[in-house]
Amino acid sequence: MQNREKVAVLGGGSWATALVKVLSENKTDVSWWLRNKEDVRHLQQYAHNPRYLSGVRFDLEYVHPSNDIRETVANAEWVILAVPAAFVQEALAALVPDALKGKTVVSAVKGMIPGQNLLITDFLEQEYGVPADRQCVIAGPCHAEEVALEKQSYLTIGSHDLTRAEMFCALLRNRYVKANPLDDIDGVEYCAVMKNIIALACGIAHGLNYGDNFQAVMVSNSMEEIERFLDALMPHHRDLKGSAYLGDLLVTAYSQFSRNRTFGNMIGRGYTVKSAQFEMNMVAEGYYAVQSIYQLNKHLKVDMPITTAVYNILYERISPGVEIEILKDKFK
Ligand SMILES: NC(=O)c1ccc[n+]([C@@H]2O[C@H](COP(=O)([O-])OP(=O)(O)OC[C@H]3O[C@@H](n4cnc5c(N)ncnc54)[C@H](O)[C@@H]3O)[C@@H](O)[C@H]2O)c1
Ligand SMILES: O=P(O)(O)OC[C@H](O)CO
Repeated sequence: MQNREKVAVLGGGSWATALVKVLSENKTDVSWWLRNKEDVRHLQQYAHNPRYLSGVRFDLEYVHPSNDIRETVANAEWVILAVPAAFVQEALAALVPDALKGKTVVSAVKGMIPGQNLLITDFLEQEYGVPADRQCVIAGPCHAEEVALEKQSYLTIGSHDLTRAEMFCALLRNRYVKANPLDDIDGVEYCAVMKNIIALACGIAHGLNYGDNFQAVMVSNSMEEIERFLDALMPHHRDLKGSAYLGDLLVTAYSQFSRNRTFGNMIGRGYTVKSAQFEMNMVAEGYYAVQSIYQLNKHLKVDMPITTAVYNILYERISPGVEIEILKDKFK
């Protein structure tokens, strides 16, 4: 017990559940905060999450579910944040400003703080004083559902401190998960936000009965859109063909498990935003992300036709058919 690494995982959704599986199977001591008391009781009694990936069984010698976020975080050396971006502020509200002092904080979130349009790492530095070199982000094309099924998966751990990133990779690596460090933490974080918008656009087109030919052109145009935005915001020598960038975009744009594509598909088929959100038990980050990226781009003025189209559909109530028709003429 004494030599075990101590990790806190915050969040009760699919990704938190998959990460707790990987960490605890590696015999890491995991304190797990879930906001729902009933879910905590269920986990303590039956050793599985009743709401998400409920087929995954946990060894309660290593997994300690709790409803108390302060207690969960208190003894941990590593704190993993796996709550959808829109609920991060609410989730962390019970923590005092220096609760994360001296800990390494790892964001598993692929979204931005709505309204403030902040990356999660910037928010953690601003609100909780977590210095940039004590932060990591989990990136890469990795669906929780496939981790639960132990399908071969790849993660990229972004950090300014590559030694720290490598230490975190070591906590994750197993028979079916490979993990590699990368120093472009801001680049992978932004790319993870933007790929959700593109997946939403792919879903919308699919819902409107566009086919694979159109989607392939949408995805290739979107890589150029992402590159233009990243180059304008923070030029860095990065290889966007890497799995943390292009790979993550592809899995989200094409997978049956994608929340963002599913949400977009419903919008394309005529659902309202409210009814699509109501039908999904999961959160499509792209809905919030598109507003943040659109607002940030008001200053940057980068040519971003796909982001603009998704924003117009979701926030300006312009018909999906009209917006995709406009995109059709812009694509090459
Ligand atoms: N699911 C994946 O495969 C995956 C992979 C990589 C990264 N991520 C990222 O992980 C983060 C968490 O997503 P997820 O997929 O685990 O979520 P999910 O869609 O599986 O579940 C929704 C989560 O949102 C929480 N939630 C819903 N309403 C809430 C509210 N009002 N207040 C607080 N919490 C609320 C639920 O408790 C649950 O934890 C997201 O940023 C996502 O982009 C997910
Ligand atoms: O594909 P989505 O929309 O479910 O998002 C989940 C993850 O970001 C995939 O890496």
